[in-house]
Amino acid sequence: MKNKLIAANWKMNLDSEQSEQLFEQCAELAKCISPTLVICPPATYLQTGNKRLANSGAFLGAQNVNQNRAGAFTGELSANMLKDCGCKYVIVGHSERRAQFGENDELVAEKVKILLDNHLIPILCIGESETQRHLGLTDSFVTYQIDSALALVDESQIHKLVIAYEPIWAIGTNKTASITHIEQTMSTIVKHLINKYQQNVVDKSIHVLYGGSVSDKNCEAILSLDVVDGCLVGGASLDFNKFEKICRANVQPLATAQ
Ligand SMILES: O=C(CO)COP(=O)(O)O
Repeated sequence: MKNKLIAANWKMNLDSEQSEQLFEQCAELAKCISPTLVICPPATYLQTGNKRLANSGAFLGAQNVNQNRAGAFTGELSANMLKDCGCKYVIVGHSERRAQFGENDELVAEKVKILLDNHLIPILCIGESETQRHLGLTDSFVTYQIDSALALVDESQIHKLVIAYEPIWAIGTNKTASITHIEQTMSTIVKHLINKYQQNVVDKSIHVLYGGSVSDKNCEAILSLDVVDGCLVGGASLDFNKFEKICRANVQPLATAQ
């Protein structure tokens, strides 16, 4: 098993006082737990996060990046700016951005490329809709999303990559995917990555996370799966008590489903 990675996606929540307090709590937590923590606040709190998380072992992540290096892109942030703020990770291709901001596969691929070019670690989000799941298209869709998002980068650039499998129907709904669904889909993802990049690259450089209504109640079962290298947590990451329980989950290997 790899060391687990727990990433918090605060989305567009909290004010400066609340975020400062949560950064401080996460910094203390990071000092005494084994999973790697990545905190992705709104962009306006990145600089505070950089100060508060310093020397704690927790990493800072952004929720988005522009695919261009620099220029006349009002309202946007470049990979270089995020690096300047102390970011190490950046979420890309989140289903909320794909659905609400028109981010298509080509754009996601450009964003992955600019991140890797700048030695930032993409947290690439993939996942099927409820309709796709009902039609039995989950596996083909998530593998297609991986291939298209990684189309512009070559293997030598994959020093570190995070893939977050977030079924769209499980995000913010309290409808967590079943353990069987998570295990089957994530096994497909891992096998696909091994075919694409070889086992040792996947073992060494790629974390595959689950996201979608992860809570203090379901985290142990999810994190106990061998194919799950960690979680991307939305709502529950805003409540420190819940987030702490997720980060301290008692992870016991589960019997593998056939
Ligand atoms: O979208 C998510 C994380 O990126 C998941 O959000 P929830 O944990 O609130 O379902």
